[in-house]
Amino acid sequence: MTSHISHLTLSSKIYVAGHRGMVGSAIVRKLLADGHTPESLFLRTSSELDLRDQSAVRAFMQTEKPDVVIVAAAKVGGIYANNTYPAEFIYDNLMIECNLIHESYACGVQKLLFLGSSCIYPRLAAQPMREDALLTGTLEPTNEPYAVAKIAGIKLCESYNRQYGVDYRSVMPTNLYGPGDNFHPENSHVVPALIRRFHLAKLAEQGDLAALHAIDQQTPIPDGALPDLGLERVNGDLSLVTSHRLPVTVKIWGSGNAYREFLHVDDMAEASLFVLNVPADQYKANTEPMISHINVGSSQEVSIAGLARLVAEVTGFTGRIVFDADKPDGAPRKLMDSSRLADMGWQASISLRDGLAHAYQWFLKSQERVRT
Ligand SMILES: NC(=O)C1=CN([C@@H]2O[C@H](COP(=O)(O)OP(=O)(O)OC[C@H]3O[C@@H](n4cnc5c(N)ncnc54)[C@H](OP(=O)(O)O)[C@@H]3O)[C@@H](O)[C@H]2O)C=CC1
Ligand SMILES: C[C@H]1O[C@H](OP(=O)(O)OP(=O)(O)OC[C@H]2O[C@@H](n3cnc4c(=O)[nH]c(N)nc43)[C@H](O)[C@@H]2O)[C@@H](O)[C@@H](O)C1=O
Repeated sequence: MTSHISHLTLSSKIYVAGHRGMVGSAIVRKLLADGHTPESLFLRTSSELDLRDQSAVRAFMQTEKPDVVIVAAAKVGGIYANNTYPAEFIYDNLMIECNLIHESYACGVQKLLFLGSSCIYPRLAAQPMREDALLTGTLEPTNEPYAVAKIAGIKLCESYNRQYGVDYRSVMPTNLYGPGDNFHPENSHVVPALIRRFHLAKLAEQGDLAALHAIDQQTPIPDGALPDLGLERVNGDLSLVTSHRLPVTVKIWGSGNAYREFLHVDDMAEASLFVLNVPADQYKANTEPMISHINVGSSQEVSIAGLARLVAEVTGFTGRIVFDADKPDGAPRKLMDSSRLADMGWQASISLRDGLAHAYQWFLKSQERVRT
């Protein structure tokens, strides 16, 4: 067994599962910035190590024997992806969590951090949602399978803590965004979806067909979105519809009246390492039996309509915004009560406006990387 450590040290061997994802890559950046060396970090892509494969995970863990495991690998997506691929969302996530948490215990890992999600709480939980709202009501149907898998992850941590005396903690992030996000037009979360959609609309306003073509080559613009942009596809190539009358329109899913709380991923990475480093007696204080999960939010809540106006400002889009009520809103509101974490001494520092501007700059740079 590895000796018990109460916090990360620069000699800790840390396995960050999901290091190429938005959160995992932010955690790696933060670890390196804090002085951890690349040699102390154990990283595998999903093609090198499929975390759904128990024997492969066992072999990896028994060989590398990390001191600390951070579970930032998961099947992740927005409301449409969750609703369309429920089997992958429950199966992949259950397998990844079971394999990583059990094999961590089996090879003597004492400290582990599991990333859950705010969707573990009931659809109509009292707002802001406290940690003890878990399992007090019915889940939001659009992401129930994913939420059930994430609840299982929390319960795995609690069970191994209770039976084997390990220190496995779970952080429940609110909706995240930032560098490394997934900008897919359908499968992404709302912030990256709107950044891409508003950027395309601005290019359409400017008639910048070359830039639109470059983005379309990378990830095709759905044909259904072309008329709002004043575009059409002729023999596979984009062209401007000359008879199209301005303004260009951006369509937002749902009523616009759902509320979400957003946190920049760099804040999330900082909070994750903070939670790992909180002394065990402080972490357990005031929770009997011990609640292993802790909320991580920004307390910056905005309606989806308000978010759309902010993204329009950040991207410089001046056209029309409309709402597609045929698309689901999902949970009406999901504001975290992050006071447990605040009492321990951490709070978010990146404002939504600054964070969105940063994410947009990252998106623009990632487009340049594709084009050059
Ligand atoms: N994004 C958000 O808004 C929120 C995210 N979270 C949670 O944060 C965590 C990280 O999310 P995020 O960074 O956004 O997700 P990403 O989709 O950006 O990254 C997920 C990572 O998981 C890895 N992965 C997926 N399946 C497997 C597999 N079968 N085997 C090995 N690796 C796998 C991928 O590896 P590879 O790149 O090598 O394929 C990828 O790097 C997740 O637990 C998520 O539930 C919680 C709340 C909100
Ligand atoms: C993090 C969290 O992410 C998912 O839940 P969600 O909070 O509903 O996340 P979302 O970002 O996809 O949507 C937020 C809101 O925004 C609206 N919306 C408008 N226009 C677009 C749009 O273009 N794309 C998306 N995705 N949403 C849009 C959308 O209708 C909804 O009202 C979970 O499935 C689960 O995975 C989870 O834990």
